Amino acid sequence: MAFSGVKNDRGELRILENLDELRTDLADYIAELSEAAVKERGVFAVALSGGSLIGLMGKLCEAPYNKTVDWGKWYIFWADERVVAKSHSDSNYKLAKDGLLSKQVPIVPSHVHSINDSVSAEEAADEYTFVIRQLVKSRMVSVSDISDCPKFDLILLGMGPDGHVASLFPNHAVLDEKDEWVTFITDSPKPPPERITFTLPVINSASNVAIVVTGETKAEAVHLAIDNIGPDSQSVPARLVQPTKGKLVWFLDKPAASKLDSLQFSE
Ligand SMILES: O=C(O)[C@H](O)[C@@H](O)[C@H](O)[C@H](O)COP(=O)(O)O
Repeated sequence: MAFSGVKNDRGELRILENLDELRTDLADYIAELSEAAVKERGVFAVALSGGSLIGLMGKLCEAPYNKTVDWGKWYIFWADERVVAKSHSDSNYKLAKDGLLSKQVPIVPSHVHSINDSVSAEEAADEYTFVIRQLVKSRMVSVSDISDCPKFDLILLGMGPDGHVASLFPNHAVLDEKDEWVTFITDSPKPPPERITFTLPVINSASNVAIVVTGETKAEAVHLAIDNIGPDSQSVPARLVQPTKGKLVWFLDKPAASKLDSLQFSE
């Protein structure tokens, strides 16, 4: 590992030497959180995103994790989803199904909670909220003790070069949504335009949030999201990820971390 365990008010930084190390560290981290949640609550409620994240989680389907992880106790959600058919190449559900869920891991199909792809974005967000509400009632998803928000055991996020996470884009009204758990947008700057997304209150109520970022094109956004650089950084959605009581961990490769102040000093 190039540099690790640095903790500031922006969370823990894990900067990995290369993608292979990042994949292993990410798989270890997820496996440990799954074990801890299953021990404590009997289940593991985890929310995924789209993009490169799913490929970077690939080691979970390999030995030893494919056998050691208690897959039957996983409840799977999406922190954001594109409102397209589940068979569409843009679907985050399809991405996770092809890259993860359909591999040799015994996930229970009824524990996989994807959106209704046959209704409008607004209806899909409302229905998804309802599904999560039922699972909060039965405590398959925990509840925050300081708000009425669901408390996911883990929310996994990627980040775009503009600093967006989930489908929370810079300067978008969606960043101000305080009342809904899941909301929708119809004007995403990254195609496709129609999406549903967890809101910041839900992301910040999670027990654990991981932001996984690789590649030099994201280095400036990583710098703005993590370093203390004043007002310029306030428009970066990833900077608004600040779990109230939970733990935030950044998984970065060296190119993504290359503009961080702390890395400049260490080399
Ligand atoms: O559905 C989506 O578009 C994603 O959930 C989105 O938030 C993604 O995680 C980032 O855009 C990073 O994507 P990359 O890792 O592919 O750059």
